[in-house]
Amino acid sequence: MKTKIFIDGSEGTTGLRINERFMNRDDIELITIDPDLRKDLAERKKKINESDITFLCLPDAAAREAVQLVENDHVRIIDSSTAHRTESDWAYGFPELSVNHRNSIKEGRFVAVPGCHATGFISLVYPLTASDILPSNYPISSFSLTGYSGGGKKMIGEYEDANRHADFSAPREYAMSQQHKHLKEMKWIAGLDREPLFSPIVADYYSGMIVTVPLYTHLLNGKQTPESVHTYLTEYYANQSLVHVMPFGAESETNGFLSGNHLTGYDGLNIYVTGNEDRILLTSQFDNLGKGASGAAIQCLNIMLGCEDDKGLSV
Ligand SMILES: NC(=O)C1=CN([C@@H]2O[C@H](COP(=O)(O)OP(=O)(O)OC[C@H]3O[C@@H](n4cnc5c(N)ncnc54)[C@H](OP(=O)(O)O)[C@@H]3O)[C@@H](O)[C@H]2O)C=CC1
Ligand SMILES: CC(=O)N[C@@H](CCC(=O)OP(=O)(O)O)C(=O)O
Repeated sequence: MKTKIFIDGSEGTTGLRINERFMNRDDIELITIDPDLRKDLAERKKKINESDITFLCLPDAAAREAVQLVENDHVRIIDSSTAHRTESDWAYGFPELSVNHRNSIKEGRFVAVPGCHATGFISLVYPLTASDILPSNYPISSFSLTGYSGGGKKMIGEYEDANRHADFSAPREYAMSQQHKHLKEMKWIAGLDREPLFSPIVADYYSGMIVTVPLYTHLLNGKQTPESVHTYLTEYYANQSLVHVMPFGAESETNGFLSGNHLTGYDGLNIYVTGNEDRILLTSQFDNLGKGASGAAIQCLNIMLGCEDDKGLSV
């Protein structure tokens, strides 16, 4: 029997990409909504309750509202918004972090998809705090470079406006007040004592991102080098189809440059470990619309349905 899927917010950036990823699947029956009624509360309620699984690809407030519309006990929710990521009765949709994360997605009724910057940060930090290589009180910082589709339809419109301001042609730093919406999940999921100093930068390309966490080796537990951390992360993520630790020194293949758009269109995430005996840089490279949003949402669906993680995904 096919799984009935409804995408609430199917006309948005994340919703459209989830739709695309279902094109060649015969185990899914998509429930559609009349475009004129896609914001009509009664119609959305009807569609959500007809579904086995509903994806929420909505702004936070609309995602919270949608959860209140669920009446049938069999309906399961995968929410791509920030609304429920740090709620204890929601599974955090990052299965590679631990067996517990994977099981809570598999059995979960309510699953929150990680934020894009948070995905990059947590992929690097969680394994290190889990093993105590990184003390929970480390004064951690991170910077992140993202394509403009991370800002959804509104930001895409601003970047693609023929009359845009010249500022849009250069990378732009933002969230400098240290109140970015992903800070809470970064701290909570990664098991840190405090929120990171976080500096995101949005640039003039459609999608893809790199998130970097710099570390001083003398503040880590044990004698750590880029090689030892690389070996540890490689073993941590061994056999994962969507998270890959790149061979040590792999950045030399692109002359020491890592490009923000390298994994555009893909749903996997690559990790690089670089640096020297004093300072290590951990970098994750992925697509904000892939492992950073729709790819991760579909991976969660696959796990909930008992399929391979990467079914229908581009890796
Ligand atoms: N883009 C990205 O890289 C990522 C996005 N996310 C999160 O995913 C969610 C969706 O983001 P994204 O796809 O980028 O956003 P978009 O702005 O591209 O799309 C949101 C969609 O929701 C629709 N919508 C708004 N309010 C309602 C409502 N009350 N009822 C039904 N539909 C509504 C919008 O309608 P309309 O078309 O009329 O505007 C739009 O089609 C957000 O919470 C976002 O933060 C998560 C990770 C990454
Ligand atoms: C370029 C840009 O603006 N990006 C967004 C992140 C997109 C995202 O991941 O949003 P969710 O929290 O809903 O998952 C931002 O930094 O706020």
